Amino acid sequence: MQRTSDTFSIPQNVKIDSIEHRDNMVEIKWSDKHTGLYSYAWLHAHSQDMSSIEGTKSVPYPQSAMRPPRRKFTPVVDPDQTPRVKYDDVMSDDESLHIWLTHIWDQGFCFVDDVPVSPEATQILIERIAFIRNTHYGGFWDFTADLTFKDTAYTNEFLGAHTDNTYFTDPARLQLFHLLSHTEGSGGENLLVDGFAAAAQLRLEKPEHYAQLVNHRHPWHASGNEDTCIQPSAMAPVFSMHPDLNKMYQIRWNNYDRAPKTNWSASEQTIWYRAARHYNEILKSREIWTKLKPGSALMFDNWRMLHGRSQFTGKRRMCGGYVNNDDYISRLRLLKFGRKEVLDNLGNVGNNPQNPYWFI
Ligand SMILES: C[N+](C)(C)CCCC[C@H](N)C(=O)O
Ligand SMILES: O=C(O)CCC(=O)C(=O)O
Repeated sequence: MQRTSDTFSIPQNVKIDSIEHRDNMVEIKWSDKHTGLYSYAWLHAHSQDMSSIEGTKSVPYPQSAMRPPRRKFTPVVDPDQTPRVKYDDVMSDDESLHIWLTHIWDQGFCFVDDVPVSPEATQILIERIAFIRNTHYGGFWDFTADLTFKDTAYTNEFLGAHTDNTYFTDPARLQLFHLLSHTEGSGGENLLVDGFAAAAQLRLEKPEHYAQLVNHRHPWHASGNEDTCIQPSAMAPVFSMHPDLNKMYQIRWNNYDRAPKTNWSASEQTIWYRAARHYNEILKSREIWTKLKPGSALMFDNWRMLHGRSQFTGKRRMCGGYVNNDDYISRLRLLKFGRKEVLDNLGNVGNNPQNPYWFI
């Protein structure tokens, strides 16, 4: 039930070549030579009195789209400059834990080296931060390409840059991967890309495209397994702006799990997809690829960093887990400011790094 075609491989100016009515559905041959089958029921559910494609409704720019990004960050662009900490340090003292979390907050990710190559050691590493987020995939996961769940992650296929959990009202904030083994095959490299840095580039290149990805909210879903159809409580945009701090704080970007939106006109769709295609090109240009190794775990911010994987062959075993935003940020703020400072600033919405609340 996930979208498997790459939306952005379809040309922006794609047109209908032919329409053929069949039993309960319509077969459309498109100008880029792909064919679509659309049931009458689906078309009806997604139809509306489309305004003409000519003319475009102006989409109000959010003020923040016009300002330079508030939060200075230095995206890591060279795989050799990746932030790293040591397992024994993180496991033994809070200052090292604080350093690990600060790297993740500042740069979006951080490796942990010298991790014993076992699920058990990996699980307690994640639990140094907080309890593991349970989902319909379970809590701590130890997975291979065996379609335990009907999701592309449980295959050996290529996975384009995406954030996880776009279908949850509250997507997990942290995600850890630890490759336990990969034998009798090749491929399976991982990609990371700094979605905030890519968004800042989009805003500088074309603020109106940035505004599109802030203003339009989409339905997302996870429906692969028969007993599951998970959607967030409200549609959500690609770029979420913080209501108090007026800065981007969360990205939802997952072409597999974005569901078809119905409450917009044809012209709005055309403009949004042009913006999304622009962002997609920037993301591709900023991808960092690396082959994970047993013993080095990767923890990253799933609200900022997109991740993906190249196709692979052979037997590949990966373990890891999610951590909730609120539990991660609680740990980070308490380590950084101490309990008294945090409690003294619970309602402080001051936009400065001296304010614990600013660390979101
Ligand atoms: C649990 N584990 C990480 C192995 C896979 C989860 C699947 C993630 C899903 N495709 C999403 O994008 O949220
Ligand atoms: O298998 C991997 O390396 C990554 C899988 C993935 O992207 C995911 O689980 O969201």
